Amino acid sequence: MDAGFPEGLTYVPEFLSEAASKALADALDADEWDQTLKRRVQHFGYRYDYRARSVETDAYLGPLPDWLATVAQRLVCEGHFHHAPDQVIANEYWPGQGISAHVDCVPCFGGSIVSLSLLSPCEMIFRNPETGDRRFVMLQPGALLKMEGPARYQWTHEIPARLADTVHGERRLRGRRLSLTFRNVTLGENPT
Ligand SMILES: O=C(O)CCC(=O)C(=O)O
Ligand SMILES: [Fe+2]
Repeated sequence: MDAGFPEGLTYVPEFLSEAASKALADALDADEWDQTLKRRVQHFGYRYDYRARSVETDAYLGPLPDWLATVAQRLVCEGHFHHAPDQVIANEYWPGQGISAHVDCVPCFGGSIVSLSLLSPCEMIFRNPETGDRRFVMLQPGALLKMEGPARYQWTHEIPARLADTVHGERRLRGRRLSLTFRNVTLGENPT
């Protein structure tokens, strides 16, 4: 793992080919986006309640569609999860949109969280609230980011709401980015 990443953070560039990324983006765009948040989202498997910060048993939406179940299975085969993830949130970020600093709901989800990036790069910032440390990770299209251990439980993560990111002193305008975040709903147990 790259030195300088928070402990428990894994970054796998080019986890998805361009063709696979495009197929996933097309599948998402063929579905209906939920417009109730600042950024558009889609929930699969279980609905996550942002206000209550919980997943209720009656939030079950049904099994993941085949095109996500295939990815979920691959994540198990490649050792990122012990049990196939059963919940996926798709997020859409237009330039200027982000997600504020948070730790993914601890009682709702297991210890491994995987985010796949599609279409356009952006920077994610990790902060350790105890030490004040910050770490910057450029999320490239097709990349996999796994958070577990301290990266999942101790560090917060966020995407600054910006029009551009500065990479090695160079300003890069953002484009539309989609992400797919895979999790296991725990509902009392603790699978990863
Ligand atoms: O867009 C991403 O890669 C991360 C999204 C995220 O942090 C979340 O849905 O909790
Ligand atoms: Fe998150």
